[in-house]
Amino acid sequence: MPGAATGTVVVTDPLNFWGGKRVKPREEKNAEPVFEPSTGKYSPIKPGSLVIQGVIIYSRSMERARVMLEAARIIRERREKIAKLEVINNGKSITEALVDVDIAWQCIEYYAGLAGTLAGQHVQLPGGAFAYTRREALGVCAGIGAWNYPFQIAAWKSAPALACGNAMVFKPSPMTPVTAVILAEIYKEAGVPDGLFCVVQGGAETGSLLCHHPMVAKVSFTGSVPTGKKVMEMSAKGVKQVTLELGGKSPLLIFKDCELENAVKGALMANFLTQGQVCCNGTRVYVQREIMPQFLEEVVKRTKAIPLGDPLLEDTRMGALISKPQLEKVLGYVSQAKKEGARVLCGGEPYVPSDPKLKGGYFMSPCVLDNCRDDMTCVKEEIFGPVMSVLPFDTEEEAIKRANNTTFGLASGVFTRDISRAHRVAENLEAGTCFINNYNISPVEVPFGGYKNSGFGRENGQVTIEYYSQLKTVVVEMGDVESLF
Ligand SMILES: NC(=O)C1=CN([C@@H]2O[C@H](COP(=O)(O)OP(=O)(O)OC[C@H]3O[C@@H](n4cnc5c(N)ncnc54)[C@H](O)[C@@H]3O)[C@@H](O)[C@H]2O)C=CC1
Ligand SMILES: C[N+](C)(C)CCCC(=O)O
Repeated sequence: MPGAATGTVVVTDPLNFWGGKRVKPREEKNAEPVFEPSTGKYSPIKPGSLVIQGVIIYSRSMERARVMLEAARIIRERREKIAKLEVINNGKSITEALVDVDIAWQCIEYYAGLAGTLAGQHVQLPGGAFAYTRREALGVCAGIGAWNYPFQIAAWKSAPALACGNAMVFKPSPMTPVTAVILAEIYKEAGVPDGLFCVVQGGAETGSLLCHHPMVAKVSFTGSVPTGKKVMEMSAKGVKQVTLELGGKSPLLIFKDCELENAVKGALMANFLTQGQVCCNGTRVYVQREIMPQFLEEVVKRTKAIPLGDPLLEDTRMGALISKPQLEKVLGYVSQAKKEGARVLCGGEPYVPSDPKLKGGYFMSPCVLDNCRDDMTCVKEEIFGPVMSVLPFDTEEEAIKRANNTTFGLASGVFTRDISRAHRVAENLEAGTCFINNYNISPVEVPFGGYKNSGFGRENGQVTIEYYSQLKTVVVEMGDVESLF
């Protein structure tokens, strides 16, 4: 589906997916407008009410693997169509949306591969007795998603959930309700039994119903820290397992011995994907003082050259922010930074594309801030927009200390040619991921998740199986019972 944003996409099919088909909400209340970020046009979406009627455990692991592989194949086949819908609903560039869709099918393919490997352990005990463990499903898992990676988040949560034999009820963000339902349709088409993957639309009220529902065994959440805390609190009432993928203010350390061009490219990758609305972004860029002038010159040159505009055009690299309030919030951070003494080297302003269709869109020019200090608001808080703060440092020890001086701990990065330094820095940074000489790549084979207030539990990688299953220990006696009574 080539072509430019039209602002005329109307969603007519119901967006809840229940029992194997799209269904209208049982109660039509609290309809919320959904805006197309690049044009500012909107259409109303109606959330649904929620009833979880039964648990289906999909017990045959090889069958699970087969249908998941088929789902991955269908996604691959329809990647352009899914990516286009994602762009219209989210505002990110088509180039990025295609990568997101590819990561989604890779994730489903990866967990399809793991489904057949789930196994317990056999343990010999004295006297011929033995025990074994069984890896069992949890039951119904709830997934609550954010708006920055709508399709990918639905895949990151549903793939390990289904691979382990669980059912999942997924609630996308009310701002991006469209593509999770496409995933549900694809799972059905691939052979996933009805009711195993459901989508329910809604906001905080629906999310809170899921966290409180007695039949929900686990909640996996992606979003902001304050909402994550609420999710944990609500889930605690039912002693539900929780995975929290929360915000960040990740540090990127650039040493004078780095390959400068790669470091600059890395800094852009760390800050400007999805218009800067990425939880693991490396928004505190610490640059060793000796190379600061060259770094700034190059980073500003490349930032100014980012093609900004219609997200559906192939050459565009940055689209629109998710909403008007988000745009205003981010611009507010830039003016606050100026008040606190930062210098705007480029961008940080609303941007109006020349195409008249896009004049109501939520665009801003990507921003580089210099003269930053660790105590500034722009350096301490998650901005969730295209704003990079650059800070000078002198020594490795100092940089690590300042990098760790945050309540967040999602990701981090280091650019250096000194391999000992690279691994030393990776060891000392308090974050769930450390990228060495790159940033924001997401191979599905490796775990992703936070330290400190950025959350706990992991997505992707083998370890995530542990977060979507439970172990049963079976102890077998071969002799007589030696009773103490
Ligand atoms: N770090 C990250 O990955 C993300 C960070 N954010 C940050 O959070 C700010 C607010 O964005 P929101 O979309 O409102 O994030 P949010 O964290 O409030 O929403 C995330 C998800 O949680 C749901 N939700 C909201 N309140 C809930 C509740 N009480 N119980 C259960 N579920 C609930 C939402 O409907 C959505 O599906 C953004 O401006 C951004 O700074 C937003 C999205 C992702
Ligand atoms: C894909 N990646 C690594 C750029 C971001 C994924 C995490 C998120 O949901 O923000």
